[in-house]
Amino acid sequence: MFAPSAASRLGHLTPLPHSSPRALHGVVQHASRAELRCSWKKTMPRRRHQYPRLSASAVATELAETQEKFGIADHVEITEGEGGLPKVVLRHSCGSKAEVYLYGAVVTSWTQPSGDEVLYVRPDAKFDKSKPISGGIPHCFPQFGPGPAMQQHGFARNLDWSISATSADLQPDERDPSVELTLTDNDYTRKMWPYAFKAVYTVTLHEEQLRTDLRVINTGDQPFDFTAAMHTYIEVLDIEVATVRGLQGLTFLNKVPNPEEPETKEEDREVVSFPGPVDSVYLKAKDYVELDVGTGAAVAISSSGWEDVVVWSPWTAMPDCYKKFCCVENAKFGTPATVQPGDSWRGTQDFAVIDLE
Ligand SMILES: O=P(O)(O)OC[C@H]1O[C@@H](O)[C@H](O)[C@@H](O)[C@@H]1O
Repeated sequence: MFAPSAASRLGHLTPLPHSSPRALHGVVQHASRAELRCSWKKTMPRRRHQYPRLSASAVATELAETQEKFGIADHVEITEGEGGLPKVVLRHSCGSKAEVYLYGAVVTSWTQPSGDEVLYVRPDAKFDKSKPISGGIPHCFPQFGPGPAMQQHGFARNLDWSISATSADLQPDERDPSVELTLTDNDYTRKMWPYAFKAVYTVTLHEEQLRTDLRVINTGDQPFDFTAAMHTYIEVLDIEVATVRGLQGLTFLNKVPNPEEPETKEEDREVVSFPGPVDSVYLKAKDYVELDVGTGAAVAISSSGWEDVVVWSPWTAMPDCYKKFCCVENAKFGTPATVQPGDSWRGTQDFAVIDLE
């Protein structure tokens, strides 16, 4: 849990860098196609995804090779995370840090220079690939569910992504560590969603800020539609004092009474609180919302591309942890994204901790 950092100010919210690693001037590491085929990414054409089991020494060797290829001294480290899963650790010289698991391309941790954590990982989170990692910033793609043909929030959060590039800006004191992860269609994904695609996800630390940039490229010859969200779990002091600003005047779908048939409502509150379970999809939202976490600080979320905002608290349906988090999720749901062959869709987020006092 964090208190406001003197260095965190709204004024620090600057335009996102171009996501291509070529545009991130500095140390850039690229994988060849062959190298992208790392063994923890191998898939089998089954409904429930299966992974080959590697011995501990094989995992250690792979990690060492990946670190050798993509690691950048002091800024980008590829190492073993919980459950032996590979993770990328980004370190900014200002002291901020982020951790990203290749399984699901989930950012599980983002800490301020003080060491305070901003994100939240649920106590029931599993790091054994039996289910998506419950917490941090999971992907919902190609479906923000529920919906037909696939698991509730799509397959992207329970597949291994590959590292395609890492970088750190050349300015010696201001290096912005960054990792680019890639997911492409395979037999498993095409059984649920019969399209050829490439998803490219870049996570960058810019001083104390965390940036995410998702591009979905249609690599096939048929147009496709998808819905998606960045299902961000944020730690709060207590859900009963947490509030969200920036939603007033919007139409929203209230999923609490019946998720299958949400009721359409207008948001008249300037400040949305959590007096009970909340599961709302705000349509055509603005590109900025703030979550007051109850400590005198807020998490400011700026976005582009994403059109909707989901606010979710399970309340006592998760008795062990509901008080400690809520989800504020940038989403593309009300109007699905349509991508023509050769085209792409892009959504960015920029998170900062701001002082409310
Ligand atoms: O899959 P998870 O992480 O448990 O989250 C499920 C929740 O995800 C939210 O995004 C939805 O709005 C909720 O309706 C849903 O229950």
